[in-house]
Amino acid sequence: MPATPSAPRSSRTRSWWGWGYTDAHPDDAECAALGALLPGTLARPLPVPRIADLSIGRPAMTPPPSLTHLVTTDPSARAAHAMGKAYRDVIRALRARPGRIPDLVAHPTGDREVADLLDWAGEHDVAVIPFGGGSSVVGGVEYRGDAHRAVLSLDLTAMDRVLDIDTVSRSARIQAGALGPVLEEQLRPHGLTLRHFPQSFEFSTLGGWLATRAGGHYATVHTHIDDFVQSLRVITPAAAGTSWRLPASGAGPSPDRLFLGSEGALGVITEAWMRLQERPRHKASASIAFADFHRALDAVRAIAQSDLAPANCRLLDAGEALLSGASHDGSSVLVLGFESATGPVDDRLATAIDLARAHGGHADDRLATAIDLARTHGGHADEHPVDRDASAGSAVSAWRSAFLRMPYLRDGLARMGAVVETFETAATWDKIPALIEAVRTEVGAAALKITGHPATVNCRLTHVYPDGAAPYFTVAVAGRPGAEVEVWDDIKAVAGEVLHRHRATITHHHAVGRDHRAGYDLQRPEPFALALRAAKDALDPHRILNPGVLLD
Ligand SMILES: Cc1cc2nc3c(=O)[nH]c(=O)nc-3n(C[C@H](O)[C@H](O)[C@H](O)COP(=O)(O)OP(=O)(O)OC[C@H]3O[C@@H](n4cnc5c(N)ncnc54)[C@H](O)[C@@H]3O)c2cc1C
Repeated sequence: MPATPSAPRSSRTRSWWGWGYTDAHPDDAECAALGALLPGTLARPLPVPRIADLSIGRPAMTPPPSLTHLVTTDPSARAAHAMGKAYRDVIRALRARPGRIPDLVAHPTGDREVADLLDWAGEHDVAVIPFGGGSSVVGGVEYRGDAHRAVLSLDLTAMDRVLDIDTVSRSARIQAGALGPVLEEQLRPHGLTLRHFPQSFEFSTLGGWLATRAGGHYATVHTHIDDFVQSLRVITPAAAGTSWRLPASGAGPSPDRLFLGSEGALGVITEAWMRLQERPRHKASASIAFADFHRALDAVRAIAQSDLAPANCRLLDAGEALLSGASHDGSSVLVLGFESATGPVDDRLATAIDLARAHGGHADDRLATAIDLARTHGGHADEHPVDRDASAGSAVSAWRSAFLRMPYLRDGLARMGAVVETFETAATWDKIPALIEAVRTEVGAAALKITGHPATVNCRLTHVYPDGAAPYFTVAVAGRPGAEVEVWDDIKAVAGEVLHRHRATITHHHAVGRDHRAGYDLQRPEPFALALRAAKDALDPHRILNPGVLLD
C-alpha cells in the first residue's frame, strides 16, 4: 500500500537543554515552589541557560563540498546535540559544563547520504554519534575524550517517513528517524498503530528505540520494541544490509538481535519493517490501594502469573503515590488497565481486582472505568494511552498526568540545585522484596551521607513478568551547589553496587550508553564480550561509531 505523507512537525520550540517544549517548562515561581518541598535547595532558581554563555569553539574540521549541504556548524544545533536528557545533562547545561560539543551536525535524508557520511568520517578519523530524539539518559549521544580529530552528530530525524504498509501482514516499513507522534500520525489513517509508548514517546525515534531496546508503557506481554521487529536495515562502515521480513525464523542466531540494543556502536539503523496492531476499541482501568507494600507485591505477582495480561499494571509505593496525587494516606497504589481491539475487557479487569482484593487491596468501585472506544471515540484510540482517559478525577488519571509532567518538574527541581534522577532494573520475583528494601535503605543512606540532606527514594514497578518485575526508583535530594554532577555520580555508584550484589540488571530499558558501562561489563558473560568486540572490529574497523558506548 502506498505510504502516507509525512506528518507535519510541531511548531513549538524544543528545549536545547531540558525536557520537551520550552513553553511547558515550569516558570521561576513554580521552580521555587518545587524547591520548597525539598529541604536544603537553593533560595532561587538557577537561570535558564543560554547557548551564548557556552564556549563553543570553531569546528575542528569541515566536510568536503559534496557533503556540506547535509551538515551544519550552527552553534545552536551543535549545543542541542551535545548531550541527552538525563538529570546529569540538564544540570551540566545549567552549570554551563556541557562537555565536548560536536563539531558538526548532519541531517541525512536517505541511506546513500548516511553511507557517504560514514565513508568520509572513517577516512578522516571523525567520531560519528547516531542521534534520534536525543532523549538518552545514559550518556548515549555525547562524546567523551579527545581520541578523534572531530565529532559528528548524525541526526536521523529527516528520515521520518512510513514508506510502505502491508495491511495483509499488518506491518509497515518505517524510517528510523520518525519521532513517536510522527510515525503514529502516518499509521492512523490505516487504523493501525505500532503501539509503542515509552514515557519519552513524543521526543524519541523508532531508530533510538531499536538501538536501545526501549520499553513501552505497557506493563505486560508485548511492550519491548524488540517484540515488534520484522526486519532491520543497517548501514555500517563496512557494509550495509537488510534482514528478511519473517514472522519468525530458526535460522541460526538472529541477525536483528545483533543490532537491537547496539546503541549506535555497530551501525546506523535506517529503517525497519515493524509489526503493527489494530487500534484498541475497548479499555478499562482501576486503581487499588494497599496498606502494605509487600502484600501489594504479592498481588502484582499473582496478576502477572495469571493469564489476564493487563496493559497497565504499575505499582506505586506510598511515596510515588503521594507524589503523583494517586493517594494521600500513605497507601501504595496499583494502577491497572486493560485494552483490546476485539472485545470488552471488563471481565478481565474484574478478575484482576478480585486477585488484588485477595491480597489486601481496596478497589474503589467508583474509580473503575470501562471505556468502549468504539462508541465514545468513533473507534479511534488515543494517540498516547497515558494522555487522555475517561477516568478524569481518579487516582488513575492523577498518575497519568504526573507521568507526563514529571520530566518537566525534574528540570524545575534541577534549577533549584536539587539532585533528582531515576534508575531502573529488573530481577526475578524471589529477589524483588529484598532488592527494593536494600535500594531504599542503602541509596537513601548514601545520599544523606554525601549531601548532608535527607533524601527521598521512591519506587514503582513499571513492567511485570510471570518470573519477575522491573522496579524503577526516583531519588530526590538537595545537591551541593556546583557539585551536583559529582553528587549524583557518587549516589549512582552506590545504586550500581546494590543492583550488582542482588544480581539485578544494570538497566531494564534505559540502555547502557556510557554511564552504565561498569555494570554492563560485570553483567555480560565473557564469550559474549569476545563476540561483541569481534563484531565491532569487523563492522567498524576505524572505530568511529559512538566510541565508548557498550565497549571500548
Ligand atoms: C523523560 C524520559 C523518559 C523516558 N522514558 C523511557 C521509557 O519509558 N522507556 C524507555 O525505554 N526509555 C525511556 N527513556 C530513555 C530514552 O527515551 C530511550 O532510550 C529512547 O529509546 C531513545 O530514543 P531516541 O530516539 O531519543 O535516541 P537517542 O537518545 O538519540 O539515542 C539513543 C542511543 O541510540 C543510538 N541511536 C539513535 N538512533 C539510532 C539509529 N537510527 N541507529 C543506530 N543507533 C541509533 C544513539 O547513538 C544512542 O546510543 C526516557 C528518557 C527520558 C528523558
